[in-house]
Amino acid sequence: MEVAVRVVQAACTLCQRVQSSLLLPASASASGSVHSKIDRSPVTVADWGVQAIVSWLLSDCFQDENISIIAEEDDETLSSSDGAALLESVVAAVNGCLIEAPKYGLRFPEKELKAHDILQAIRRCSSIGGPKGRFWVLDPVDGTLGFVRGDQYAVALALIEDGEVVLGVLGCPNYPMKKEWLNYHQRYYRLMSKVSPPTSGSWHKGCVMYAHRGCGQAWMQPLVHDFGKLDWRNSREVRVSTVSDPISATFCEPVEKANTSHSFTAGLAHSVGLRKQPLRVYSMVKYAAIARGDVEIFMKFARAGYKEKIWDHAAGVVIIREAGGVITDAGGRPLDFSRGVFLEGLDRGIIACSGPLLHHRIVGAVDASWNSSTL
Ligand SMILES: Nc1ncnc2c1ncn2[C@@H]1O[C@H](COP(=O)(O)OS(=O)(=O)O)[C@@H](OP(=O)(O)O)[C@H]1O
Ligand SMILES: [Mg+2]
Ligand SMILES: [Mg+2]
Ligand SMILES: [Mg+2]
Repeated sequence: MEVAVRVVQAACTLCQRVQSSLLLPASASASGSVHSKIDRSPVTVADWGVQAIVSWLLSDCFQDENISIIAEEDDETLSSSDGAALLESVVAAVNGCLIEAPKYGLRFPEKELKAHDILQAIRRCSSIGGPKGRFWVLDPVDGTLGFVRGDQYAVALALIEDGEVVLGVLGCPNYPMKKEWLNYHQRYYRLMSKVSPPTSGSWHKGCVMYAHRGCGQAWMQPLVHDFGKLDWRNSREVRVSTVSDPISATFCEPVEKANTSHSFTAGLAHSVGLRKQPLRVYSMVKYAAIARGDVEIFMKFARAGYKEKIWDHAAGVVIIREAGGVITDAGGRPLDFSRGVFLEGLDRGIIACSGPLLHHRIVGAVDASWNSSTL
């Protein structure tokens, strides 16, 4: 757990730097560019950079070159003949970040990593998962769309043992320690206003949340800022909301209507008596928001045929559970992390709630309205 938190803290620094360079007007540098994958989803230097840095640091910390990791990205584009400039940007981003490893309590490499070390670290994340053994699961940048838009995203690292998620760490660089500062952040980034931060230090911007299965506790610490150092005394416990009346509850969901049915969730919300506007947030920050008690419900109903991947959920699931929440598929069954890269057998959608009462109502409402929906 300790290693995973340190590694995610370091990876978040890399993301913050790449995101700043992306947001510079007319950024022409390769590190500030957005690329498109075969499924037309975006990928950036940060996605590859984080995958390389996490893979390198984990094998360094555990002195194991064959450590098992499943992660989202591959090295195909970077290894291709026209990927050289991009690869150079990834190498620079990773080395620029590894130099600061000691401030997270980690060791930096004896020599700067070369292109070939980076490719190897990315390629190493090709475990296939399954029901037995131990493997790490990484989404280097979850919510890449939010990331390139200067909005919310998460670095998500989990450990799976015999098909169960045993630990999860969620780095949320733009999710402030206090909910009230969220508006401030969005104003600051969306409008690039020149107002100064609400407080000094790192507490106004970014946090890392983490939990270990069976502890019944989940934790949050501020992101280590430019001149800071990781200090465990800054960690504090988080807990789900105590609200169980739908009238006072808020639900959150994906931003993109391609990723969920907003009309179906609006119908569900109406039928269970939710009155508040949904909070639409990119990435697993939605899971962080439930665990921390900022919202009470998360719902996602992807289009038929879309198979959810384990790295989009593993870290968030264990954090929500240990913080006191309930998360299942729409049939009320736990998500199954034991069947490879995909959450095979997922029934219709995902429902996470701060407690069993709300969860029971939403699951019931899905059953009542499913057949008349167009999903
Ligand atoms: N078609 C479709 N349907 C459902 N889900 C999809 C789909 N395509 C992609 N994805 C995955 O969604 C991840 C982002 O999910 P979110 O729930 O955070 O959505 S959103 O960004 O707020 O719209 C996103 O994760 P990242 O690729 O890490 O950003 C994808 O893995
Ligand atoms: Mg993702
Ligand atoms: Mg991703
Ligand atoms: Mg992606």
